[in-house]
Amino acid sequence: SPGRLQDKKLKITKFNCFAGRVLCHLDECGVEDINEAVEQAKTAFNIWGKMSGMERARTMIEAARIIESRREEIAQMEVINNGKSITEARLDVDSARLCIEYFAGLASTLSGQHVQLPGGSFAYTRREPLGVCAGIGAWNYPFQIAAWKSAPALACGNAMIFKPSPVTPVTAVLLAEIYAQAGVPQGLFNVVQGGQETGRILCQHPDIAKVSFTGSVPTGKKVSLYGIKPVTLELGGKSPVLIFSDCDLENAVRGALMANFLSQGQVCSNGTRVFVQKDILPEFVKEVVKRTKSIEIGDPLLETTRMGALVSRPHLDNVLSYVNQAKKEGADVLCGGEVFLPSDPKLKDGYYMSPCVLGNCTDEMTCVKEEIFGPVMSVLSFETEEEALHRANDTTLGLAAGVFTSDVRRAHRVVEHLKAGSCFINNYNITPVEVPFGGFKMSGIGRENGQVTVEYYSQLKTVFVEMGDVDSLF
Ligand SMILES: NC(=O)c1ccc[n+]([C@@H]2O[C@H](COP(=O)([O-])OP(=O)(O)OC[C@H]3O[C@@H](n4cnc5c(N)ncnc54)[C@H](O)[C@@H]3O)[C@@H](O)[C@H]2O)c1
Ligand SMILES: O=CCc1c[nH]c2ccc(O)cc12
Repeated sequence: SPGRLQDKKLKITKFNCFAGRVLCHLDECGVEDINEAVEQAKTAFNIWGKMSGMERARTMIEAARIIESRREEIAQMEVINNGKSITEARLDVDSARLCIEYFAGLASTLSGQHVQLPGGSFAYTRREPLGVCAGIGAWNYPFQIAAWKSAPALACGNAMIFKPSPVTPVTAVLLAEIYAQAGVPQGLFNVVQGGQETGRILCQHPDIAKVSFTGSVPTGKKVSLYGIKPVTLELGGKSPVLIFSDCDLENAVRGALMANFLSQGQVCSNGTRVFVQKDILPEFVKEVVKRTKSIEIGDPLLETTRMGALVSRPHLDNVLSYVNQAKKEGADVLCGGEVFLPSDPKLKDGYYMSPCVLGNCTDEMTCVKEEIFGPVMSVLSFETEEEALHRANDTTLGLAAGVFTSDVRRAHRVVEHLKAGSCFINNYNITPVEVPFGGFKMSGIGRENGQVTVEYYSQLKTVFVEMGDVDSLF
């Protein structure tokens, strides 16, 4: 209500990433707003959770249809929200829609098991929803993350309160609008705005049954300590790509670019440690640098643009400081790594930088150890498979990894030894919604997408049915 909004002290200022101007102001949600959202979600859950999977699927398919019909509008909004190119934003909207369609398809398959016991007695299991779930999003895939979390949650019969990153607060609201238009009960999917305090209040609310979090490792650690409730954690990475001399070099170069420069390099699964076998290193570097230099940077709303703006000024400054640090530690800046000024004067205050390839990197360098989350590829050289595997796994993170080779036996052998949740052979950074995505080690707990996600958004109830008499010991 307007009265309550006036009482708010904390405000979020949202900037347009590609022009650097203030886009809007938002009030941070506090305890009262979250209590209200939880109450609404509980009421909605009482209706939605009792519906059959087929009934839920019908509404979700309608939401997917609306997304498709509003694809361009959502994509354009995402460009303004996040700074990524319109081409990529459209793919994000498609991924969100596909995810909702996929989990709508699974909704009617949720089932339990029947177990025969002695004397005609039996037990059965019921897969039940958890209740009201919290979704907390990062800023790199704002609309897509909201869909990747809400689709399995809703398919399993839950309600969800979603908090987008305050850096990209806009498009999750469109998703809420779309679910409402599709006919979900009021408050089944609600959005609360705010930063870490709002996130904490939401996660710690006693009526929040589960938290699904996407973000950094430090925040993920805090979220895991909020209470005894199930958590899904989709955290950061520092993923390796192993390029063997027997690979198709053209594909390996394409893969390395996909592994580093999607979404201005702000992708959790990015393969930022590119290990190249020594004998093909000069050829690989030459080609990768040539292609990187030709990436079209600038107005993300133009069809020809391949790299838009980073998400914020502080983040851009942080990424640039990593490049400077790399130089100090002895890496060669083979291209990019500088502020980029688009020719259009309207864009002069946007957060652009030229994509960067760092050569002559070693395992001890900061750029090789820490997640930069920007368009910075570190190239390292290796000699043997054993050595490459050892160095690739020498990290506390384990989100993704890639291998480029034409030797099928090597490919599977290497993948077997890579300690990462998502491994790619001769490709990188594809995320079909039918397959699970998530990390090993400190990169996370649980999975998003694929059938297994049903287990993270439901609970199993076992029911024992006695057909005889109680066999009492007393
Ligand atoms: N594994 C994945 O699927 C995946 C996907 C995207 C991004 N990421 C990771 O996310 C990071 C970048 O995103 P970011 O900068 O938005 O991360 P972040 O951890 O700073 O913030 C993520 C979300 O958590 C909220 N938050 C902050 N403090 C909180 C608290 N104490 N309690 C509850 N919520 C809190 C933020 O407001 C935001 O919505 C990178 O490390 C990246 O690798 C991972
Ligand atoms: O960061 C979010 C999940 C993700 C990881 N890698 C990719 C690649 C392409 C996407 O659309 C999303 C993601």
